[in-house]
Amino acid sequence: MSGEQNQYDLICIGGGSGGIATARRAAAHGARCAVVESARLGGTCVNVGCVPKKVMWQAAHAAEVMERAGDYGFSGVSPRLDWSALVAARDAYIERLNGIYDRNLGNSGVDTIRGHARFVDPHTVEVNGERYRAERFVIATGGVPGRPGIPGGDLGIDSDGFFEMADRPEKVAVVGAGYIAVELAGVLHQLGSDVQLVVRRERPLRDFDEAIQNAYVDAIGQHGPTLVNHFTPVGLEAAWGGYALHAEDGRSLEGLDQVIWAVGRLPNTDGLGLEAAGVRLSEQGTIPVDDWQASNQPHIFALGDVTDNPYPLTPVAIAAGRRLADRLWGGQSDRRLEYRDVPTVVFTHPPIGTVGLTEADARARYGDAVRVYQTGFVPMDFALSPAEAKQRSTMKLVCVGEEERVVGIHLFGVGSDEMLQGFAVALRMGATKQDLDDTVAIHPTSAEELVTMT
Ligand SMILES: Cc1cc2nc3c(=O)[nH]c(=O)nc-3n(C[C@H](O)[C@H](O)[C@H](O)COP(=O)(O)OP(=O)(O)OC[C@H]3O[C@@H](n4cnc5c(N)ncnc54)[C@H](O)[C@@H]3O)c2cc1C
Repeated sequence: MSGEQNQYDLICIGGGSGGIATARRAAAHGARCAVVESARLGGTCVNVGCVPKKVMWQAAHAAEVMERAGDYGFSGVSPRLDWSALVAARDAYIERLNGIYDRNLGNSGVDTIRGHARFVDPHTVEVNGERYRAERFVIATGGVPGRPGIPGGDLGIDSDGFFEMADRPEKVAVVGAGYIAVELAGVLHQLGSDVQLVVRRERPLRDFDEAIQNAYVDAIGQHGPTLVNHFTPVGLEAAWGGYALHAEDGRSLEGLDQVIWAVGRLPNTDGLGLEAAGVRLSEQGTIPVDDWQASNQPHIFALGDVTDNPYPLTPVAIAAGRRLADRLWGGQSDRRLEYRDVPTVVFTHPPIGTVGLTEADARARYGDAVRVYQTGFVPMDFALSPAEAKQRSTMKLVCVGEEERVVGIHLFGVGSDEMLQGFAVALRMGATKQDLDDTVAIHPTSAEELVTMT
């Protein structure tokens, strides 16, 4: 039976990045809200995504910096990684975050309902046999890792499994060409594993600007992990001495301790009862939404990774949710997220930062009106390193029109991760190349290259 207390203005299904942000903002505007979560609060980002990944990247980065200590005159720096200590500290940190998310929801006056939500009609969900009604719903159920449907596919693990690994694999194949694949491959390589990054085509990161693809491929060519390209997996088997991954063309990678699939993510709508709610799905299984995050049912909204959002990233889910709440309960009738010029970082070694159009996209849109500036250099981090250890940075500006408005910024190199945010503000505000040139440089940094390019 559902009583008064089970009646809400808004129920968010999914207590991850998007659901929590939406509910808390709506509650701040006075709405009576609940979040339903079937697993751990914080969703993918906090539990099996951005946060544990960044912790692992920090560990890998620390290893990288210690490698260079000798260049600065230090001796006796020969660290040994205690993988289980790292994993235990990381997991304890995440547990603390789970608690903080729980308290924040409570402090915001949002009810947390634990369990799997399933629509029973367009205004009612059932969780653990109890029914809850709401005037509006937000579906923010995120995504799950996909796997290739090949014989033996289940013998490998996915990114969720990566965070459960009790030991560091000695020899590992990471299969995939997207940002998650290159990040996991980079972390394991830097922490001492023998890593093969397996891609079906020529190279990974094919959605990124060509300059970034080239810089990344050159960098791993020099420092690892090993790129195995034109390799289409057709089977994985457990053989004596480790797993063997077989390709369509007859090649095999053998003696692997682990195979990690990072071959894309699937929208998570399992058991959500969308038919009962009358919510339509796309052929890809995502929930199509309009510019205002509404599904085909005007009172049921969706956001984040479960939609066909071109930027499946935490801050995008959060921004969409907060704007939606501002519009529906905060009286800001035009407020919505525009899905463009979203800055993003790939935590490789060194990292990639990118915002706006690639050169190819800009040329397709603006033709000859595009002008490109590009530079390559060795950052001062490697000033004292021997030639073979030096890592190069690459930076590219894509500009358009007589006024040379900056429409794309693409970075590869130490510090790109922290450098990009401010430049993304400038790009969004319509900065021109002249604006960058007129900004006095900060010396000596890598960032100064962005305001001194000719
Ligand atoms: C390995 C990895 C690394 C990543 N790194 C980054 C990064 O560095 N930066 C970045 O911005 N993004 C990163 N992402 C992406 C980011 O995690 C997602 O874009 C973000 O979490 C999406 O938020 P969401 O609200 O759509 O869904 P989620 O955060 O996935 O939350 C969905 C929640 O819904 C719950 N749920 C699902 N179905 C139901 C149901 N029926 N009832 C109740 N609860 C349900 C799930 O348990 C989950 O907790 C990474 C992702 C991965 C996998």
